[in-house]
This record gives sequence, structure tokens and C-alpha cells, in this order.
Amino acid sequence: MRNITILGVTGSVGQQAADVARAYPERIHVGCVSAHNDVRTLAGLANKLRAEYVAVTGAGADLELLKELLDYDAEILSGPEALTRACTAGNPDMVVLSVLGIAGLPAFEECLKHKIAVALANKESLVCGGKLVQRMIRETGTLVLPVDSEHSALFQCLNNRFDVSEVQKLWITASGGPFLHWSKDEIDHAPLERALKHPRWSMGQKITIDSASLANKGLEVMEAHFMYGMPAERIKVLVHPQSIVHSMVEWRDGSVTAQMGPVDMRMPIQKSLLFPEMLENPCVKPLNFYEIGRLEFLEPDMERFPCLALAFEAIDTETTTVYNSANEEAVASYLAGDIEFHRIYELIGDSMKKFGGYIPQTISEILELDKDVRAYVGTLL
Ligand SMILES: NC(=O)C1=CN([C@@H]2O[C@H](COP(=O)(O)OP(=O)(O)OC[C@H]3O[C@@H](n4cnc5c(N)ncnc54)[C@H](OP(=O)(O)O)[C@@H]3O)[C@@H](O)[C@H]2O)C=CC1
Ligand SMILES: CC(=O)[C@@H](O)[C@H](O)COP(=O)(O)O
Ligand SMILES: [Mn+2]
Repeated sequence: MRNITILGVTGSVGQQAADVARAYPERIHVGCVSAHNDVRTLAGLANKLRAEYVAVTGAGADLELLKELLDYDAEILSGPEALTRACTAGNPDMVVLSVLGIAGLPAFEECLKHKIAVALANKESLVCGGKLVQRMIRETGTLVLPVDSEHSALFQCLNNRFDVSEVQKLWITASGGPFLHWSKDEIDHAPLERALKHPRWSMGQKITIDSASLANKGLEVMEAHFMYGMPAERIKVLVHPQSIVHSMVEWRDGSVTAQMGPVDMRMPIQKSLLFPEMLENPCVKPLNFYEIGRLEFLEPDMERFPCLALAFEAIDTETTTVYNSANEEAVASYLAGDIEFHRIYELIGDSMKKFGGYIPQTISEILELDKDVRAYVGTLL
């Protein structure tokens, strides 16, 4: 029996991880779950999963309501350290890191310190942790399995390894988002309700906006760079509107291995939760190639989608934390209706100029830099 913790269980990835766990009760026990503020959904999931530990990380979360709604005795973790305490509570074999944003970084660090395997959905923490986290993974020998669909696909193409010594290029596919065929001017002034309509995936709001700006692909290029140690110039983005090919590996001899699968996050989630076993996936409908018929591939347009070009620049200039923090802040403002869509790439670019040249040397310095970038973005709004 594998004892797992799901951090961010109330979110899109977290709830799908709970679905996968519940499909395999004889193999997976969920011992701990966390949410930020949504105590109603948290209690509902905890009641089904019977997790021994229930963590709440939001300062204003209603703990009394949570206690009232829980129909069994669970230990409740709360307060500023709740997320990191949740990483070790009940000695899990694996932590599913599916919280949102850089808030996941201290939890990631905690898992690495304790050599607890991580199923990583939270790309922002790897993008911000960068070389420091990369080194910690290597030095501790901790297993960090990709949950992000493209990185899970790459891992499968690499025969469940992280070794890219015989790889020429990593090809990361992108749906292109809802604005794939829009003009630059239309994209720059895109209304929120259109940005929230992803053509293929149903996801949380922040990543849905990232997909529309292609910042998600930018973050995924950085994620692949740090996860597989691949130089940025050998990571290519390929627009593939059907989202059936989840990514590809081009080998030294020119042959290419692609991973395909249903457009359903429960595929990569199950791969990680049961790893190295591969069992049927009762939650997911298999692909029907007769119905799919045609697959398309296009080159991304970095002019209409400057967030993608900025991501490659961020790797070169070691400003990946700055990119991410500015993006998180900008997307929150766009979601609140305070800024236009084009302000997202402008705020990222301005922040990279302002903070370029400063390279944080510890995780604490990264978290400080994050605060500084957010404060700076605040002055530009
Ligand atoms: N959704 C998807 O299909 C995919 C998502 N990812 C990545 O997975 C991560 C989660 O995405 P998604 O599930 O869509 O996001 P959601 O917004 O749906 O869920 C976010 C989860 O994190 C919790 N949370 C939010 N803020 C904080 C915080 N400051 N501290 C601790 N917990 C917090 C939320 O709690 P509460 O509900 O209480 O607010 C919720 O449980 C992101 O990094 C995303 O990029 C990667 C690939 C695919
Ligand atoms: C499901 C997943 O992994 C998302 O990151 C997805 O890839 C987003 O779609 P885009 O390709 O539009 O960014
Ligand atoms: Mn992805």
C-alpha cells in the first residue's frame, strides 16, 4: 500500500488525483490532504478519502466550519507552516504537489530534504527553484515524477528515465490556446471570458490564462530545462491543436518517439501515483483514431505570443523566478479585471529588465526575490 499526501486536493489536479486514488483503494491510501481556503470541498474530499491529516493553509480559512463538516476524527494542521508540516505528516511515500504557484516551493524543498518522492504538477516551484532545486534532487536522489502532461510524455518517451544523453531535441506540444488564430491586436485586448475558454483542457483559472498567453508553454520549457537538464536551444515548442501528441523526443539519429493519449490529466496522474506499475485506467476513455482522423502541427508565433520568447530569454539570463513571479501577479490582476491581456507580457518583460543580473543563491533568497518582484509589479499596475 502506497501512502500518499495530496497538497492542493481541492484544485483541478488535486481532485483528479483523489479520483485516481479512489479507483485503486487496494494500492493507494491518501493519508493527508491540503487546501488553502475552500474548506467545504476539502471536508467533502477528506470524508471520502478518510485522510488522517487535513491541512489548511489560507490565513482566513474557516477552521470551525471545517471541524463541523468533517464526519470522522482527523488531525487538523493549520497556520503558516501547515503546508510544509503536511509533507511529512503520517510519513507519506509520495507527495502529490498540486498547489498553485511558488507557494509550493517550500513544500517541494521539504520533500527533498526528507527524500520523499514527489509527483510534481506544480511547475512554478521547479521554475523558481531552478538550479538549486535541480541540485537538491540530484544530491538527495529523491524521485521527482512529472505530472504535467508534456513532461510525463517526455518521461515515457525516454523509457521512464531522465537521461537525455542520446537526445537531440525535446519537442513540447502546445494546444495554441483559445487565441491561436487571433491577430496581435485582438489578443492584446482579449476579454477575460474568452481567455478562460481553453479549447481542450478543463483546468484551474491561472493555468488556463497561462495557456492563452503561452506563458504556460514558456513555464513548461523552463520546467523541461530543469527537469531533464536540457539546454534551452534544444527544447522546441510545437503547436498541435488536437492535444493528442503530448510531447516528443527526437533522438541523436533523427528518429522521433511521440507519446499520445486521451486529453485527460488522470493519465499522467495515474502514471505517477502507481509508478513504476502500469495498470488499466478505469477513469479514462481510450483514444479513437478513426474519429480523430487528422493531427496538425504548426510553428508557434513568438510575436503574437511574447510570453514564449521571454521564457527562452529567462533561461538565458537566469531570471526564471522573476518571470514566474511577475506572471503570477499579472495573471491575478487580469483575472480580477484590473489589466488588459497585453499587460501580462509587458509586466514580465519589465520585471526581467529590472531584476536581471541578480541571481539568488538560496531558496530563502528566491522567496525574497518573489516578494520584491510582486511589489515592483504592484507599482506598475
Ligand atoms: N489543471 C491542470 O490540468 C494542470 C495543472 N498543472 C499545474 O498544477 C498546479 C495546480 O493547478 P490547478 O489544479 O489547475 O489549480 P487550481 O486553482 O484548480 O487548484 C489550486 C490548488 O492549490 C491550492 N492553493 C491555492 N493557492 C495556494 C497557496 N498559496 N498555498 C497553498 N495552496 C494553495 C488551492 O486551494 P483552495 O481550493 O482552497 O483555494 C487548490 O487546492 C499548477 O501549478 C498548474 O500549473 C499542470 C498541468 C495540468
Ligand atoms: C494538461 C496540461 O499539461 C496543461 O499544461 C496543458 O498542456 C495546457 O494546454 P496548452 O498546451 O494550451 O498550454
Ligand atoms: Mn502541461
